[in-house]
Parts: sequence; C-alpha cells; structure tokens
Amino acid sequence: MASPRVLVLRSPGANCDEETAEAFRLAGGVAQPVHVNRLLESPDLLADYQVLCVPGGFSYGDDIAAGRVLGGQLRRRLADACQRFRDDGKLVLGICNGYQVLMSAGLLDLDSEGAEGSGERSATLAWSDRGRYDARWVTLHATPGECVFLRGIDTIEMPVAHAEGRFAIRDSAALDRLRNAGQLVLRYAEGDNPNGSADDVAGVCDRSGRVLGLMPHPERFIDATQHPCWTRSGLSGEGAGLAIFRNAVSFFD
Ligand SMILES: NC(=O)CC[C@H](N)C(=O)O
Repeated sequence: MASPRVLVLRSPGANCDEETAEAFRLAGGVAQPVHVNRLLESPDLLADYQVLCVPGGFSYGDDIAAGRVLGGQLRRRLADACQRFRDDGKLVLGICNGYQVLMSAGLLDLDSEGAEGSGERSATLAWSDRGRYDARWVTLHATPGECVFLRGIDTIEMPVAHAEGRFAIRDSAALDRLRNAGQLVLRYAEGDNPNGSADDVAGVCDRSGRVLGLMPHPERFIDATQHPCWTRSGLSGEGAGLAIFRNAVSFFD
C-alpha cells in the first residue's frame, strides 16, 4: 500500500504538532497537521487518512482539565467520524496532551464495568502527586500484546513533560480488568514513576490494540542526539522513539 496518510490534529495550544508530523514523515508516512476547526467544518475529511494523531501541548489552555475541551469536541461533535475511523481498522495515537484528549473523548475503552458507552470511565489522568509540571527522561517497559504501536519494544527511554499525567483508577477490580484485557501496555520502570501513576501505568491502549495513549513523548527521541547522555552512551543514528511511528506506518504495508 502507498504511504499511510497521517492527520496530526492541531488545536489552540497544541505545541508538538510539527515535531510529531516530522516523526511520522521520517517513519515513511505522509503527515499533515490539520486544525480541529477544519475537521469540525468537514468531519468527512478524516476518511482521507489512515492514522489520527493527537499531539502534545496545552489544547485550549488545559482549561477545566487537560484535554477536556478538545476531548469533548471529539466525543460530542466528531463522534460518528471517529467511530467510523476506528471501525475501518485505522490507527489512533495520543501523545501526552493527546492521551489526555483520547481519555476525555472515551476512545480508549476505559468505561466502567457494565457501563459501556455511558461515558462513565474507570480511569482518568489526574494531577501529579508532586503537584507540579515535571519534565525529565524516564525508562519504560512495554508489554505490547495486541498494541500495534509498541510491537517489538521491550524497554525504551523517552522524556515526559506534564502536570496532569497521573493514571488514576477507580479500584483494584477495574485495574485487574484492564490488565487482563491487555490494555496496560506501557509502564514506568520501578522507581522511575514521575507522577504517582497507579501500577506505574504510562500508556494504555484500547481493546483492539489500534488506539494508544501515552504520557511520554516518542517524537522527542527520533534522533540519538536528543538523548541527554548520547555522547557518554555512544548513541548515534535514530532515536528509539521512532520505532513507535515506524510501527504505525508499517501496519499498512
Ligand atoms: N507536554 C504536554 O503535552 C503537556 C501535557 C499537559 N498539558 C499537562 O501539563 O499535563
């Protein structure tokens, strides 16, 4: 198949759209930043793409809560287009603020037990238990299962940069349910949990494995020189984060 087309969703306050589009391009995709207002005018535009990516930043100024306003637009005004996109077997990626957006939009299959489709979620992304914005590199472990984006990845380093990224879950039964469904696909390494996330969860996928939300920023590690220890560690060439974009692109081979 020809290179997949990637819609990188812009919105007021998004600030990682160009870097994310560039990461998809380096991975072989045809990536275009598209403002959410264009999609609201013409929801059918989404059908022209194979990947929807919601990038990091501060959409709508993190007003109410991070990701809440843009997530509400996806849930209320673009629901049919998003549903068709998922039903067509396409891919959705949310990075940091994008993860917050996917969570708010209800695109990650995190509904409470017996409440499917009600919008009553068993999990959310809350303020860091440090009570502040933190930017640093972390080590992560992946258990990809069905998750397309994390195929072949075991341990990976990436930077995090957020305030509202603490994975909070209703209770241990809900956590077990997500774990058993194979949705808890990315975890902070022991002792490297930057925000107090339950069960060290750094990223979650939906039950199909084609929708992923993650707090760390893979687009900030597409070249070895972005790593803070690249000289001491002798790193060269591409950064490990590029694998996530390559996995998305090669899904359509
Ligand atoms: N880097 C980002 O995407 C920022 C995430 C979000 N606005 C927060 O601080 O929680």
